[in-house]
Amino acid sequence: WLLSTPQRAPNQPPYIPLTRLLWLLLTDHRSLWVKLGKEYAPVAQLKIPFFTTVYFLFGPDTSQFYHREKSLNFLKGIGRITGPFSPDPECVYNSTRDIGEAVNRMLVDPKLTAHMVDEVKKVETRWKGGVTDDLFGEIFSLVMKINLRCVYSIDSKTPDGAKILSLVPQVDPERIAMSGRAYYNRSAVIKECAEVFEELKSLFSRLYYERAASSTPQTTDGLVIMGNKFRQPDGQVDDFKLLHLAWSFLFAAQVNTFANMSWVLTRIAHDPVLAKRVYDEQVAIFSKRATPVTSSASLRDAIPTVQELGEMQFLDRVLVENIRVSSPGVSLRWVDSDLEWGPYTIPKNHMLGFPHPSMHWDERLFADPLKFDPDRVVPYAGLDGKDSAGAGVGEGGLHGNYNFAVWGLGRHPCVGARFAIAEMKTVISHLVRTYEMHLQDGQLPAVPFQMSTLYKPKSKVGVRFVERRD
Ligand code: HEM
Repeated sequence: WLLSTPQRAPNQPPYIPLTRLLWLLLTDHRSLWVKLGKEYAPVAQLKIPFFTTVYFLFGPDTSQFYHREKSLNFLKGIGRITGPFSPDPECVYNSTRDIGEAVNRMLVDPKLTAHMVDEVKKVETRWKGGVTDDLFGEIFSLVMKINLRCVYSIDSKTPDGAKILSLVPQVDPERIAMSGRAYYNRSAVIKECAEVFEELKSLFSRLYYERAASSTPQTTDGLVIMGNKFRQPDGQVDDFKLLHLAWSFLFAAQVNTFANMSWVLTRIAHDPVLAKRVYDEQVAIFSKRATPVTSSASLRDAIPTVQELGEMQFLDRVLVENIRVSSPGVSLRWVDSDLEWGPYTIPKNHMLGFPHPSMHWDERLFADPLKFDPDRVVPYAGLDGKDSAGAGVGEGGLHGNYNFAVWGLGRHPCVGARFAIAEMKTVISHLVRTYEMHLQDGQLPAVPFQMSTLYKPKSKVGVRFVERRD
């Protein structure tokens, strides 16, 4: 399996030699999944030494099956990678539905967008008339602050908020899984995580008890909503479960949102035509208000309503097209019982992966696939498996098009998509109405070699913010 193709039973899919994968990683990592898809679709297996065999299903032909199959276990798949570095290594508690419930409750809070804008304003005081030399770093901490404030009602400027902000990056599962230490010094990393989790656990529990007594059943305080789920008959909260849910939420809500928000701002700062289209849409939407908002000063101060966010349809297409181009993620699952796929049997207790680029960068669906084009039309494959003529990117419902998995599909779609869209639109809308943005070195940043679910630029991205004037 290292250098050549081993013998396999007729009902077993072909092997990808490990050397082939390594070669592509080193020489052409951006087209890795597209090339493997072309060579091995619909399914192939890869033996990863000291880990397990991973079966990869490639491209649009497998999307319906992969995303809807019951015996593909989402949590165990993710758990194999990040589990040891999570509060709950066995992943026995399925937090997904609870995250969805907590986060979608926030969307009805009429102050949600005002809180988000308030957090951006705190950050942008550092940019006025000036420059940030690390856009991605700034947006990482902005998204964390917004999520703490909007979901947990924790102000990052308080000592508790500051403590959480300093602890949480230390248990960022994506960063840990990408670091060499997680493999050659695993037990030390696990021990360090456990120490951080202890501190976080007592912090979250204390905050919960401080607030729970005076809260009402209608509360929109996410920490109280989460803690209330784990009240035991003696009135105590299971603080381990509260920690696991609070931690799962923070990372589910963080990694994709910050990276995509940063990439969209980078694109806007790079491309004046795109910037103008995004800005013109904002002007059109805000000038429809009963008291039209037209001057630069009033545009800067306007806080979008949730309805106005919904009207930002061009920005919507920009967001999803960016995810398609910039997120080379692989959806992971664990096989709970033997599976039949065409002539092949995939045995239980193995990992399955669906590399998104094998579909999102397939030239049959997306001409010139790495080109960022928010005006694209995508062939639409619905739940019935039938293709229709096509829909614009982002049209047809968040999780409706089986040729387009940017928000996940089928049994495990993204439960935070609406929240993420509200957050990205609110921040981008505010910044675009307030500033013209320019990339410091004028070039779209290069992306490094990496086996990550997200592309992060090779080096820091500097942006100049020039305040808009009438
Ligand atoms: C730009 C931002 C985001 C993107 C692109 C994104 C994308 C995705 C995708 C593609 C999946 C499916 C993964 C799979 O099939 O294996 C997913 C699942 C999930 N997302 Fe998101 N997500 C984003 C933001 C968020 C936010 C803000 C939250 C929480 C508030 C969240 C919570 C989740 C959860 C809990 C799941 C797992 C669903 C399950 O277990 O069935 N996501 N996301």
